[in-house]
Amino acid sequence: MQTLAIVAKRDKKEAAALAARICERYPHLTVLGERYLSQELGWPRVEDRELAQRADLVVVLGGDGTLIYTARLLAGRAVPILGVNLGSLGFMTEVPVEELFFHLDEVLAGRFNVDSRMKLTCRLVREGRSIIEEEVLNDIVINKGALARIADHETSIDGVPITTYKSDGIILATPTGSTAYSLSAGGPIVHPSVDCTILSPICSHALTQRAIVVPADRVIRITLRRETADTYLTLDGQTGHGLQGNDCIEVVRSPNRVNLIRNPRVAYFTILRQRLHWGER
Ligand SMILES: NC(=O)c1ccc[n+]([C@@H]2O[C@H](COP(=O)([O-])OP(=O)(O)OC[C@H]3O[C@@H](n4cnc5c(N)ncnc54)[C@H](O)[C@@H]3O)[C@@H](O)[C@H]2O)c1
Ligand SMILES: Nc1ncnc2c1ncn2[C@@H]1O[C@H](COP(=O)(O)OP(=O)(O)OP(=O)(O)O)[C@@H](O)[C@H]1O
Repeated sequence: MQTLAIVAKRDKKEAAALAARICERYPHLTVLGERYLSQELGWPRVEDRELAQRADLVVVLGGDGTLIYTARLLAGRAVPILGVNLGSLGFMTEVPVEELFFHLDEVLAGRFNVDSRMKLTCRLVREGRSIIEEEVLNDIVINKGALARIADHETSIDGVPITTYKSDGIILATPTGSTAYSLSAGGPIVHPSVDCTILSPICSHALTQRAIVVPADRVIRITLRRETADTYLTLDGQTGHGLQGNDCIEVVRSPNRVNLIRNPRVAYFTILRQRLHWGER
């Protein structure tokens, strides 16, 4: 590995200080900082696209939001990502900050395994034209504003009508995102090695309309059937778009994946137990 890129949580001095220590410790490596970090440390400015093309390894110093931001920044490139937790929950940033150099030494020596996480591609189709196409690691959320009326979400899978959810919204989550918003909406926890899409209605008016789990290769389409002002599409909690009546949200598995470097000291279920406060053992 020649080129290491670092993405640090914005406005977190501790993250920038750690990035500077990483750079000092590995003088034989080319270290690139994401835009915010370059500004903070006075490093040469590197455009996102260049960083994504050149990086052999990315170290994320932050929380889940910073890791999601990094996955988007890398676009289609499956560069291994080492997530170091400087966030509040840090579900996906598995490495505790005090163990950073132990794990980084191991990774640079080639001793590591990755979890290959699936992503979803979301298209917003308006009047027959795809006007937005983005990939998500966590989830696609269709949601209404505080005063908007309950919305009708006409849903089909591979062209077969499923139902029209009368609800506050719908979440389409990856297995990675199953422990985020979808879990709060009553969705199942899905192990990240299972490729599937989880469809979780938010506060559905019909009690039998529960979350469903669909094979990842199916095409899910949700069409907003009632003229609804104040309805939004939010992708990974990072980007938002206003929706109109008859807009169609089309969701399918992305050909790209995200490679998260595993912390060999903790199993997935240990992280679940700790982060979700399920008790000691
Ligand atoms: N009511 C809710 O639970 C709710 C509401 C809005 C958004 N969200 C989630 O926030 C995500 C964006 O995260 P953020 O950190 O940028 O925003 P944020 O700072 O608003 O954090 C939301 C919380 O979700 C946690 N989180 C994020 N991804 C997770 C995952 N895969 N598994 C377990 N926990 C996870 C974060 O650590 C944080 O505690 C969205 O993708 C969405 O799933 C949750
Ligand atoms: N370098 C960055 N560039 C752009 N946005 C960033 C950057 N770092 C963090 N963010 C954004 O800042 C927000 C907060 O970061 P993050 O979620 O990592 O911290 P946290 O909320 O403390 O941690 P957690 O999500 O684990 O609770 C996220 O929405 C993330 O997208």
